[in-house]
Amino acid sequence: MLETRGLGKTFAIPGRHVAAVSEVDIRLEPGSFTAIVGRSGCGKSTLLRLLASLTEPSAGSIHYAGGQKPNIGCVFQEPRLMPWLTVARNVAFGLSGKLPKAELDARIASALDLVGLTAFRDAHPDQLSGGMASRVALARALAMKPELLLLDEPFAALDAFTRRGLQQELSAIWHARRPTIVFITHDVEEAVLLADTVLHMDAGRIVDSIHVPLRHPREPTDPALIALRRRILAGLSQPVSAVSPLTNQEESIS
Ligand SMILES: Nc1ncnc2c1ncn2[C@@H]1O[C@H](COP(=O)(O)OP(=O)(O)OP(=O)(O)O)[C@@H](O)[C@H]1O
Repeated sequence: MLETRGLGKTFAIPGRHVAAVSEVDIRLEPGSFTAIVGRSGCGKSTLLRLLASLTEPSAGSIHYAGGQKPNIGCVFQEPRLMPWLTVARNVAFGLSGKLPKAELDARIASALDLVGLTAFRDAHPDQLSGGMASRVALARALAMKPELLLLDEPFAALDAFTRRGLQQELSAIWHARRPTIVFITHDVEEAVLLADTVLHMDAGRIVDSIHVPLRHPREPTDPALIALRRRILAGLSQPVSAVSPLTNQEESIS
């Protein structure tokens, strides 16, 4: 699906440069599910924004299979819905005017069906729970028919019960449509429940890649999953560099 070579992003802030992402070489196979975990500020969101072409790299490049950029759908931590639009029109946002009406209506219906919100197509965002709003954001991304689905902590603000339901839905959608998924999370359990590869990021770099050889559907209580989660957590708590991640990323401008 895509490969990054020496990908980097540096921000200039008064007095110094911050290397948010450095020398990232990753390869995403078509239909793969990759989670990215790492401490706050290690560069996860910046890497996702680079993959989404929402920001320009300062170094390196992204290469797409066949030389063509895939359709990309993004979901962020906050649903970012338009309060004045209905659920259906929020899902259509970004596609209106680009597709014939019949095709657009079919995309909306299919995306709402996938996230179980068909009955709420005419509701407004203020009539939805937090979990339902997150589902609408997911449906909006799915309506793009994304070949690459990028999710930045999409369930972080939800209670554990709602979160588990959405994890199961995302997993079902992945099995049904097989988009290539990159999923950022702070939650290692969530990473091993969903992904087939977990990338550990530290100080802007990918420092480990862990394969998750467990069959789906996965259960949080599976001893093999718990053991893998422990192993990843142990790796996360070990200092990868002698200095703190943020200090490591800051370079004085001379
Ligand atoms: N627009 C920006 N301007 C300047 N610095 C930035 C900008 N965006 C990110 N950074 C810096 O880049 C580094 C990585 O930030 P990023 O948001 O990618 O981390 P993160 O791992 O996603 O963090 P979190 O888990 O807390 O969301 C941080 O030091 C941050 O302050």
